[in-house]
Amino acid sequence: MKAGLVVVTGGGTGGHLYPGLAAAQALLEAGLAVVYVGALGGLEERILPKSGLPYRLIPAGKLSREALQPQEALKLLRGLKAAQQTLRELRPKAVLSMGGYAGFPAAFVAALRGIPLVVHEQNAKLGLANQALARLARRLALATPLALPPSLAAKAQVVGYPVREEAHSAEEARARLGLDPHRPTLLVLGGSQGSQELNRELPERLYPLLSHWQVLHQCGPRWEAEMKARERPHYHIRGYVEAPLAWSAADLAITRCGAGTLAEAAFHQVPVLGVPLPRHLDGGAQWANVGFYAERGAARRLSSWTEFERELEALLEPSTRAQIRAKLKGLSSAGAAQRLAQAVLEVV
Ligand SMILES: CC(=O)N[C@H]1[C@@H](OP(=O)(O)OP(=O)(O)OC[C@H]2O[C@@H](n3ccc(=O)[nH]c3=O)[C@H](O)[C@@H]2O)O[C@H](CO)[C@@H](O)[C@@H]1O
Repeated sequence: MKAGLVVVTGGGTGGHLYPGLAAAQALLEAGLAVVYVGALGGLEERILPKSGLPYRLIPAGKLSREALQPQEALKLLRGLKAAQQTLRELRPKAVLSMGGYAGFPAAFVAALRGIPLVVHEQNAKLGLANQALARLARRLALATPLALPPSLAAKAQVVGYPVREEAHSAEEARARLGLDPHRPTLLVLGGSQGSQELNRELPERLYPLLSHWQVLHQCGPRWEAEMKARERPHYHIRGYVEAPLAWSAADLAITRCGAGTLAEAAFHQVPVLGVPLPRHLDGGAQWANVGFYAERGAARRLSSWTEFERELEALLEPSTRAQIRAKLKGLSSAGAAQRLAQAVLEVV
């Protein structure tokens, strides 16, 4: 007999979905039953059917700092209605929201119905949905320490970012990815959707490295066909990669600065040159994320492409990478999923 049912919600992009799946797994291991509630049209639509977890997909509107678009507002209303039906039917003991627009409807309805709500914030800055939900939540679980007003600080706890804790030897990972098992490997990771900026800037800048290195460049599924034309011997383009394999294969990475990407770099101890999204695009979350690591000597942040060659040269130096790896070791959030599951158990 299971100790009770917990709804885990959140998704839209990988940065919210994958830590949600890791948390769901830890809750199952702690003896709870889990149903995952994701958004129609989010990455979860593709990933949840393969996860083995019971799940529901409901509409979810994208929240915005500016005026809410009419079609998003409509989706938000439909999502709240669907969340109400789902929670009435499932009667969970608690709801764990991993944030993002996809998690908002079920989390908000849970709070209204008096179902204990735990909210996890992945970024080094409280997101828009979580700013509203944190006030209603019993617990606020954080990936990194945040400066918070006293009312929120009282229920906050740093648990870390639940990464997929799966590592392989570099040779095995490279072979499974179709790479040369023995070449040093530079990973380019654009995040869930790929990064147009990294796609535009990097191949030509990195070709000169190919005499010794190989590059695995994840460009985003939407750009795969056009980016394939820029492949060269030892420059491999992929729309989407198996992240645990890609990180295991890598000696160095150039990435967007989603919370998930940087937490994975810390887990796998891969030095990163971070190229954050411009501040206005995600409210500055990516600047804050890479700032957390860069201030501790555990990553480098690129502020302008004019600095790229100098930054890359520094990171190609094995001694620089060794220093960064030593700092990353202390920042790995291994065990975060279990700590988050424990926080949920405490409110059940
Ligand atoms: C545009 C935007 O709003 N981005 C946000 C989004 O980023 P986004 O979801 O893109 O980025 P993250 O780095 O947090 O997570 C991406 C996840 O998808 C995985 N992955 C990605 C590509 C791939 O080919 N294979 C793969 O498995 C990564 O390994 C990682 O686990 O959520 C993050 C976490 O809240 C935020 O920090 C970002 O600011």
